[in-house]
Amino acid sequence: SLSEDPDGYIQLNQYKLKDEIGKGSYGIVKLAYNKEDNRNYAMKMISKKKLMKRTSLIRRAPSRQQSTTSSELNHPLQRVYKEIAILKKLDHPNVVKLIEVLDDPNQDYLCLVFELVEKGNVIEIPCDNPLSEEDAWKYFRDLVLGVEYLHYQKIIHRDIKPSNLLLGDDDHIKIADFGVSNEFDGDDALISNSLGTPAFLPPEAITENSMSWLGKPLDIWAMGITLYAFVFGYCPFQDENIAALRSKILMKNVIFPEEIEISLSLKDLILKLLNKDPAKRLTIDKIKNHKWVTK
Ligand SMILES: COc1ccc(C(=O)/C=C\Nc2cc(OC)c(C(=O)O)cc2Cl)cc1
Repeated sequence: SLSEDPDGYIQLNQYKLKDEIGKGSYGIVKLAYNKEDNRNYAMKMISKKKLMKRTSLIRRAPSRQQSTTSSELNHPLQRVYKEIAILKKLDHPNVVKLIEVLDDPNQDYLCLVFELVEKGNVIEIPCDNPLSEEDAWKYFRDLVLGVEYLHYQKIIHRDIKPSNLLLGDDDHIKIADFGVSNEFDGDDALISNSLGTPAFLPPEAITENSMSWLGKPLDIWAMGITLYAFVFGYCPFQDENIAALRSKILMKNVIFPEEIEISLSLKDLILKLLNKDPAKRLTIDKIKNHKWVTK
């Protein structure tokens, strides 16, 4: 039930809505104070109206591979309900925890209540005060455990990047935003549509040659871009022109700026995560045994 409390705060059931702490294509995230347990939560508020408008504008031609009828994922709200179903299955220290969903059919907003990860985004990219190698090591290890858990649960995240990694008071990272994630059967997902953030997409996902590509190497590549951004404060391939960006991802070698010194073992790891051939790219098991990760 929506109401206003005496000091003018919007009240949604037992939650008192405070400041906006996040914003994205999905909607906004507000700090929410739960009067029943006196704890703060993160409430992600998704506007159904905005969702309907956004998706209808970019209605995709139904791809031949899979018949995405409105009952599956074409209908915009289906995508969100899919995200909720995935979130409900997940329970890991390095993945955000969905507490409850407030979905009042008469309200425009669909609200996802998450455990609050107190410090928010681990780092803003681009930035001129990147993480130390020590901090990057701490947070990358959490990212590896989180992604290992997701892949074990047969989920490809598809949008691994620093702004989807939240830092808690316990100095640990949690992976957030399953808005474009996919579930799969068998050993890996077969992906044939380009979602996610362009600067974090691997060559196989942007070249015209392949009709479909695997999901796990896609997340591993994005982990490599994320690790590079942790220590340098910007992405290895970037260009505001999308065609130029694609060409850099496909053709350019990773270069390490001289200004910021990083260890040889870290350079080795980044280069092996950003191998342009998905078949040669590191797997989660190989990452867990890499000398920089285990040092
Ligand atoms: C300064 O202090 C701050 C403390 C917490 C935050 C914060 O939480 C921000 C976003 N949060 C989220 C976003 C999500 O998607 C986009 C999802 C999801 O859908 O999985 C879950 C969460 Cl929690 C921000 C600032």
